Amino acid sequence: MSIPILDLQGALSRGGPRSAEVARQLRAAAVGSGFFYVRNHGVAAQQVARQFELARQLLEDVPPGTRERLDMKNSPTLRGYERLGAQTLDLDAKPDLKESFYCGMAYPADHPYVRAGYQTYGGNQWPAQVPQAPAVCEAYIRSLLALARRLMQLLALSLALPEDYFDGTSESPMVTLRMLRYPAHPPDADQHTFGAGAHTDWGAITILAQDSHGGLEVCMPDGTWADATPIDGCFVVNLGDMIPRWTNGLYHSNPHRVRNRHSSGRPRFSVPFFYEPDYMARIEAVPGTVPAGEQPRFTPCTAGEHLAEMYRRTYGKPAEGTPA
Ligand SMILES: O=C(O)CCC(=O)C(=O)O
Ligand SMILES: [Fe+2]
Repeated sequence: MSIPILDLQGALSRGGPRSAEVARQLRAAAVGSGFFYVRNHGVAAQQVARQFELARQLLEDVPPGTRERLDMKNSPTLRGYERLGAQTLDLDAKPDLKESFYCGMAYPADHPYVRAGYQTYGGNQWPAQVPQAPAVCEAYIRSLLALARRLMQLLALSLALPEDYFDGTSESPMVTLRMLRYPAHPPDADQHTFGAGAHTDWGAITILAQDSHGGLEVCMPDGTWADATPIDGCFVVNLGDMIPRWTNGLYHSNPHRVRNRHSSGRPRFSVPFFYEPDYMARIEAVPGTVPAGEQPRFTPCTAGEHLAEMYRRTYGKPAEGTPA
């Protein structure tokens, strides 16, 4: 059992000649582990390399004291620096051996969702030492958002829905870009120690760029853990928990975890891009996914409600502006 590679050549634009074929491959991956690689995804290698260089600057060159002043805990949108051990993704394991820098789309202050104080809508925190950071991240987010929206169209096709079925849920999306640094895994680590403990992602689609060291492990449908080995020029894509909600459990958001064990003592960097739909998008079983005579498996909710609940579980922090 392995993680399939989807070649997006000819399927990147609406109505592209290979769209139906890729949608079939996407469906096979989605009913399996919910993980697949994409190649020929339209994002330039140079742009990905620039993002890794920025991750290194933010997490290695910026002095620790400056990083700590930008702690995400001080940000109403939970953006900024996350120190080593701040998150425990698997509550049965030890705190994660990773540090990261979070940012998101910079919506203008007069955007109705910013004014309402909805979770994730608002500004970023940046260190003055890296003046190019906002523009580099903004450009990367723009490229990855286009890819995520296209993947949502292919996902719609894979469910025998019109290609534009989900387009209306993406007007003001919740987008989080995370730059991660994992120190080398301690040689004497016990089985409760991880760079990132086993977890599922919360949103709709995660598009991950990883460096060449490897270390990401995916829980396959038979319960075994498979290495998501880095493949040059490919992103790893995985479905988050909103997709099972949208498909009545037909498509899967499988657990994954990270251990930086193969880097000869060097840190591992990765850059996941989390795409979530509009805060007000309704997440409920799409047509054709609830068998006749059965009730939907999940209670319908908005994307904002779903995400706020997930933040609360991992950081214990009530989400700002979340409707009660
Ligand atoms: O670093 C990785 O390869 C995966 C990170 C991840 O799973 C996450 O941030 O949700
Ligand atoms: Fe993840």
